[in-house]
Amino acid sequence: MIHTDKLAKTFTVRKETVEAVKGVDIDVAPGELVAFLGPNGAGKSTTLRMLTTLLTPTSGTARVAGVDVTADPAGVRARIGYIGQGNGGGHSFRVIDELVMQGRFYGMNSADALARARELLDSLDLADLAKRTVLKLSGGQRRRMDVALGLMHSPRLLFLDEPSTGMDPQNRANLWEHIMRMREQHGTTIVLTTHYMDEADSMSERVIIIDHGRIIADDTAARLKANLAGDLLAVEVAAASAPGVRGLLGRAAAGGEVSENSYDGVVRFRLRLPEGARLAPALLLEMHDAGAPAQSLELKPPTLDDVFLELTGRNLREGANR
Ligand SMILES: Nc1ncnc2c1ncn2[C@@H]1O[C@H](COP(=O)(O)OP(=O)(O)OP(=O)(O)O)[C@@H](O)[C@H]1O
Repeated sequence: MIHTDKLAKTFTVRKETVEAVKGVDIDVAPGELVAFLGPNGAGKSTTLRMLTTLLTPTSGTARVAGVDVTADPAGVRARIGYIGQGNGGGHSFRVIDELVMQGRFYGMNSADALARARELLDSLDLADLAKRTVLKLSGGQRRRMDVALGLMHSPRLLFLDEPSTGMDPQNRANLWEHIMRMREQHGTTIVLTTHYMDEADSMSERVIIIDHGRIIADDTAARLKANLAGDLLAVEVAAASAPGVRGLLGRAAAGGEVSENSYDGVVRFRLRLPEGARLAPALLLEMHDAGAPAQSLELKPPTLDDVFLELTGRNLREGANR
């Protein structure tokens, strides 16, 4: 559905060159749900804007829905849906009219456009608001209407640029429920950008992590976490037992760092334990046998933020690039 070869975009702003996207190779198969994850300024939107023909690549190639973005941008646009960031002000049109206009813009006749608009309003829980003017919608409702607009011409491929930025958690969950339902009903391929790691983690089948204009990881969230981070283990022992477990924990960390701090006669060790849930019981037993029983244990599965930290040395939330 998408194939890019060394796709790159360079901006020149007042004689200064910004290499926003530095030659990315992306493949997305039909029906996939892929998230581009990265900190602010990583190049996610620029990549998406090239794929949706809003920006011309500086170099490299991209085929989207079987069409080359440079050779036939109109052909690409006819085949995709695009929901950009934010919403460009309100409109005084009614919701239903806005949708029908969008359908007409894509060459549908009025009857088909109206039928499609009604269908989408139903499945996006907006039917009651069909006659309300767009200006009067809440932020969450407006975002759902944006999704409906992007789906009017039944694209096989939908791009969403930060679909839930600025929404409260309830509205985000609600929007996602609708997007997932759309996907189930229509088999739409979805590519989105987000800087919410939990969103990339829980919603996408595949996560492409972008940093400084490059792809630094591309896999399922589960595999990225399993391969790179390991579970975070915190284990406490009595201070007197600490010397007896240092070596043991060092071996368990398999070369990773073991940090420790002490308080009130207790030493708290922290380490990354690959396959923590599976290995922690044996580790506890070993500690016990070594005469240094654990007083408490905490095991946290890794997040995509841990993956990003491990890959870049920076935190995803604090890791803005520029
Ligand atoms: N039109 C432009 N002119 C000049 N520089 C630009 C332009 N658009 C983007 N950039 C720069 O390119 C880099 C990548 O920006 P981009 O918007 O793609 O990042 P992003 O990962 O989508 O970030 P965010 O999460 O904040 O949207 C940034 O340094 C940005 O300032």
